[in-house]
This record gives sequence, C-alpha cells and structure tokens, in this order.
Amino acid sequence: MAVNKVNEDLLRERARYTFNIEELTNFIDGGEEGTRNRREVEDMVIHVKELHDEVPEDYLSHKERYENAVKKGCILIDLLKEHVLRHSSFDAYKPSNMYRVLSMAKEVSPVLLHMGMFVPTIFGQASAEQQEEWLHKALMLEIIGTYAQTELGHGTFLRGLETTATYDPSTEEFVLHSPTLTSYKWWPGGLGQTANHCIVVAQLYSREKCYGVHAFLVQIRDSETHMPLPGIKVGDIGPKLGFQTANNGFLGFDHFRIPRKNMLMRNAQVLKDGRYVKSKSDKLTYGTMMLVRVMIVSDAAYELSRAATIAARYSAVRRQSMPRPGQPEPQILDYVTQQHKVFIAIATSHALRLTGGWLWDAYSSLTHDLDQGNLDQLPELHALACCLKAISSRDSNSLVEQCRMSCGGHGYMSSSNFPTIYGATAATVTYEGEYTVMLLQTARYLMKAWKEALGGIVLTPTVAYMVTYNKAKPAWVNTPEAIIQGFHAVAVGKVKEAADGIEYHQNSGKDYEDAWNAASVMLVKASECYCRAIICETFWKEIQKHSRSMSRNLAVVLQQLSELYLSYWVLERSGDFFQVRTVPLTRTKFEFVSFASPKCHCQMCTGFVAHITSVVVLAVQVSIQNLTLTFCTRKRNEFDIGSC
Ligand SMILES: CCCCCCCC/C=C\C/C=C/C(=O)SCCNC(=O)CCNC(=O)[C@H](O)C(C)(C)COP(=O)(O)OP(=O)(O)OC[C@H]1O[C@@H](n2cnc3c(N)ncnc32)[C@H](O)[C@@H]1OP(=O)(O)O
Ligand SMILES: Cc1cc2nc3c(=O)[nH]c(=O)nc-3n(C[C@H](O)[C@H](O)[C@H](O)COP(=O)(O)OP(=O)(O)OC[C@H]3O[C@@H](n4cnc5c(N)ncnc54)[C@H](O)[C@@H]3O)c2cc1C
Repeated sequence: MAVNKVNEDLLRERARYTFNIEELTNFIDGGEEGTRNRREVEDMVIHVKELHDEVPEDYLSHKERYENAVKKGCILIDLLKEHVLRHSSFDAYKPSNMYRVLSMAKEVSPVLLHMGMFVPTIFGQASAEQQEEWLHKALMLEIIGTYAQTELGHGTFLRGLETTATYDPSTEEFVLHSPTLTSYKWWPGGLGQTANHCIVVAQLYSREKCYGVHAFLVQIRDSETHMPLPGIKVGDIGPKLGFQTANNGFLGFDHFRIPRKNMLMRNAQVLKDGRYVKSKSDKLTYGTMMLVRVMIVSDAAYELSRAATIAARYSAVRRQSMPRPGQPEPQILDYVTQQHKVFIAIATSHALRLTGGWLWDAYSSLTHDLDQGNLDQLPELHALACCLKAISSRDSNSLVEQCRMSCGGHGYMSSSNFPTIYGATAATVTYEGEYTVMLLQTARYLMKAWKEALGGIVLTPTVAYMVTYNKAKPAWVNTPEAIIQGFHAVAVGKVKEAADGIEYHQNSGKDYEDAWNAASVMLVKASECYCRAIICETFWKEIQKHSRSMSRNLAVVLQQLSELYLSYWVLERSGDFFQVRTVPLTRTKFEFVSFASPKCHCQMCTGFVAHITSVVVLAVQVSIQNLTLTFCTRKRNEFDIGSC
C-alpha cells in the first residue's frame, strides 16, 4: 500500500521555522502539562478505528448520522473513564476537558449540551444537597441532560418565556405546563432523542404570584425504556444549516408534575408552604449563560485555529498560475493576497485564545466573589462576556469562511472539513445570545459608564480610560501602545456619539425606549469598538507578559503576530480613526496622517513588517509590505508630514 509521502513543499516550509515548535505548542496548550494531557487523550483516540468513518457522513441518512454520533460519543466517554481510572492524570470530568474529548469526533456530539450546559448548571445553580443527589450521576452520564430555555416564541426575551411552573403546596410539587404552541421549548441540544433529563427555564408561580424565570431539573424520559413520560411531548426539530448531530429538539408539557426539590435552589427557594425566598440577585439565574459565553470565546479560537491550519497548509502545497513565463507555478502562499487572507486568521486565533484565557480568569474571580456574596463585578463581567462572545464568534465564523475561500474549489469539498467547521461557528454567532442582542447588552453597560465618566466617577477597569480621555492629555508616540490608545479613543468617541444620539432623540420628543431604538445602530457600533479595544489590548499585553518567559525567537514572532493584528484592525477601522480627530476629547489633536507606502520616510513612520507563525506546525516567514501601516499622531507643525 502506498505510504503517504509528506508533500515536498510542506516539508520545505516546515524546515524554515525560526523558533522551537514544541515551545509554541506548550504556549498554545497553556503549558507542558496541557500538552501532555492533550496528547494523552489524542493518543487514546487516534488509534480507535471505530472513530474513523468507513462511509463519509454526508452519505448517511439523518438517522444514521445521529446513530454514528451516539456510537462515537459512547466510545469517547468510555475511553475517558478508562483513562481516568488507569491514570487519573487527566481530570476527565471537568466539563471543558470532557468537551475537548467529545470534540475529537468530527460530528457534534448529541451529549454536547449535557457537558456544555446541563452539568455546569448543576454546578452553578443547584444547592449543595441537590449537587449531592445529581452531580455524580450527571458526571458519570447515568443521567443525560440538556438545557431547555428557548421557546418557539422567545429566545432573546427571557422575561417573555411562557412555560409555567406553578407550585402546589398540597402535594409539594410544581406543575409544568406549556400553555401555547409558542411556549414549546425549541432548539435544546440532545432533546430530540438523547436526553432523559433537562434543565427547564420557566415562569415560577406560587400563591398566584409570578416570580419570573427560574430553573428546574426535570426528568422527561423513562430511565429504563427511554420513552417520554406521561405529559411530555418531545422530538427532533429536523435538519439545520449545520450541527446536524447535535440532536436539537422540541419539548412540551401537559400539566407535568415534579417534586418541589427539583427547583434549583442555590439562589432562590420556594418553601414547603409556598413562600418564595428571593435570591441576592435575579441576575444569578442567568449564570449558566454567562459561563457558556465565556467558554465560547476559547471555543471560537479553537475552531478558527483548525481552519487557519488547513488554509495555511493548503497554501503551502497548492501551486497555481505562472506570473513569469517558463518559470514553475508558484506556491499560492507567495501571493500577498493569499497571505492577507490567511495570516489574519492565524493572528486572530491567537488573539481570541489569549483573550478567552483572560476572560476565564476574570470569570473565575467573579464566581469566587459571588460565593462570598460580592456581586460588584457582575455587571462588568456580563458586559464583557456579551461583547466578547459576540465578536469572537462572528470573527471566527467570518474568518473560517475566508479560509475556505482561500482554498478555492477544494475548500468547498466536505472532505476539506470547512463545511463542518463553518456550520459549528455559524451556530455560535446565534446561540447563547444572538450577536446584536449581546452587543446591545454591553451598550447598556457602556451608557451607564459614560454617564459616570462625565461625572468623573472612577470606573471599572475596562472602561476606566473613558475618564482619562476626558481629562489627561496622553503622550502619544508611534507604537503598538499608541494604536491601543487609538482604539480607546475610537471607543470613547463611539460611546459619546451613541450617548449624544440618545439625547438628541429624547430632545426631539422621543421617550427613552424609542430614543434607544433610534440610536441602536450607534450603540452596537460603540460595543464593537469597546470590544475590539479589549481584544487588541489583551492580545498585546498577554504577549508582552508571556514573552518574558519564552525564547527570544518565539517572542519575536508572537509579538509580530500581535502587531499584525493591531495593524489589520486599524486598516479595517480607518474611518473611525479619522473620525477620532474630530471628537474634542482632549487638547491633543489625533492626526491620522496617511497610509504610508513602503517608500514613506517620515520620522514617525514605522512599517510593521510581520513574520507570521502557523497555528500548529507550518512556519512561514513572510514580510507583508502591503500591510505596512503608519499611524502617526502629532501636533501640527511638529513634523514634515509631506512625505506621508
Ligand atoms: C468550550 C465549550 C464551549 C461551548 C459549550 C457548549 C455549547 C453548546 C451549544 C449550544 C448551546 C446553546 C444554548 C443556548 O442557546 S441556551 C439559550 C441562550 N439564550 C440566551 O442567551 C438569551 C439571550 N437573551 C438574554 O440573555 C436577554 O436578552 C437578557 C437577559 C440579556 C436581557 O433580557 P431582558 O429581559 O430585556 O433584561 P434586561 O435587558 O432588562 O436586563 C436585565 C438586567 O439583568 C442583567 N443581565 C442580563 N443578563 C445577565 C447575565 N447573563 N448575567 C448578569 N446580568 C445579566 C442586565 O444587564 C440588566 O441589568 P441592569 O442593566 O442592571 O438592569
Ligand atoms: C444551533 C443552535 C443551538 C441552540 N441550542 C440551544 C439550547 O441548547 N438550548 C436553548 O435554550 N436554546 C438553544 N438555542 C436557541 C438560541 O439560544 C436562540 O436562537 C438565540 O437565543 C436567539 O433567539 P431567537 O432564536 O429567538 O432569535 P430572536 O431573538 O428572535 O432574534 C431574531 C432577530 O431579532 C433581533 N432582536 C431580538 N431582540 C432584539 C432587541 N431587543 N433589540 C434589537 N434586536 C433584537 C436579533 O438581533 C435578530 O436579528 C440554539 C440555537 C441554535 C441556532
């Protein structure tokens, strides 16, 4: 049998790297231990032939694809249990580790929601007694759950959910009911045929009063026969753009009774006699969504890194056209337009991975504070989780598409894996909070922050610069730090513009809700700019921080990746940077002089020449002339700006 020979061009490109690949691998994995864990699991999985498809899944029926995904999920979970029992060096039962294992099968797992939301909700919203009863069963998959919140009629507007949970003190039970067709739960992953339990989010009624949405743990299928229990209507919602094996389903209740103890009672409670005990904050009910949004930022980075690797490798091996008659066809990687498509995908996967790690640390610190009863950081973290989830998933999905297009016709083949990756990232832009809705949530926070900034009130860390731009005059030089300050100035400009827009519409007679709606495009833009500033700053600072403990060769390349990312987004948002010049935020005029051609000689001009690393192996050293950018700030008459 022909041995697969590695392509000559790929070997040559790989031989050209200027840094230690293992060091980069450890950096991406979060350290040597992370690489060891990952490799242990990969080694477990890669040799299991049942995990490799004899027939491409695209040729299977909907039912066969689902059964194939269930089979693979069972194999992966059994491998994990055996591995933990044998080595116990890998904390298999951390949802993120379990998620990592499940994602090694090409198909989205029908138990993804079990690990991604059902288990985390028990962690985050069940009382200690309830965790005692359900957590181990869930971790050992003795019960398989999902998270049923969205309904046919409502996904975004949670306060509009129609499913009811009415407390009956005579039997100490809640009666779950779907009063309308639009109240049917619609979308929950695993609900179609897989889950026998679920977290149900419903309007809680007790003593004829509504207390708003709360979470309940509900068994929906018989543990022995797996048939729906009496009063439960459940099934598959059918084919979708992607995520075909996520087994998304629908669920309706017909006066279905559950014990009082099945209300998740970490935060709020209903006592036996029906008295309602309020939680410290209604917002704690939304805790699982915040956790998943935080996880999605890292997931977006992971999916994009897969696509960028495929595109980078293909760009090394594909030869096309003949710019010079009689010469061999060049690798498409040598076309600057190809570099411009692929390298920003590589840089962005690193930017989102590091930002996701930073956000996870902030979330971990918040959960510790919440356990101590301190909710101070909750509003800022909610705003961060919303905009970073929105922007990371949107950037990831659009760059996955860009990577596909960079591979020409072969990128359109199922066997390229782009369709699967695209389908997964497209879903993420919508689920766990739709893109626009999330940015508007962040805008709520920014409008409050702006009012405080105008009053000179000290703000929380990620918006503190708003006060600065109203007072101090930043000393500006032409460095990446200056670009980051430029993004801060753009964000402040957009926040001010949106706040002024609301005020303008109110002054013209609109009430606040209509004024908000009229200014909502500007509000979304303000959130986008606030979020971009966070990603740029976090990426740059994380690289600076890690560079101190890594070899110089790797530090240089990663630093240039972050410079590429900054340069790319200044180019993408050049109009906003020009606009900054007109917003009287400080006494210093920010002049965005020009985009320098390589010949520019202005003292302040620095061309950013970027050397790029592949996400995994392929190292390509390319200087990107056309991304040379000059960002100069100066007071008038200080420099000869003619050369720009
Ligand atoms: C590595 C693994 C990664 C993947 C893991 C598994 C993935 C599995 C795949 C798919 C799963 C998908 C699951 C789902 O989609 S579950 C359903 C998700 N649904 C949503 O996200 C709904 C989105 N909508 C909202 O969240 C709501 O719009 C709202 C709650 C944000 C706002 O609604 P509204 O009723 O209008 O309330 P207000 O705007 O008035 O806000 C009220 C108040 O509460 C604050 N707040 C809102 N949400 C939160 C929160 N999550 N945390 C903290 N605080 C919150 C909000 O800021 C307001 O506060 P105020 O300004 O002080 O008044
Ligand atoms: C693949 C996939 C898996 C999912 N898995 C689950 C799951 O497991 N469990 C679960 O509970 N849900 C799940 N969902 C549902 C998901 O959470 C919802 O689709 C999402 O919250 C959006 O709500 P919606 O579909 O009602 O869209 P809508 O909210 O109706 O959005 C439609 C449009 O209206 C706009 N819009 C809505 N509200 C506003 C507003 N206030 N201001 C401005 N514009 C607005 C939106 O921006 C959007 O453009 C899943 C969805 C998908 C696609």
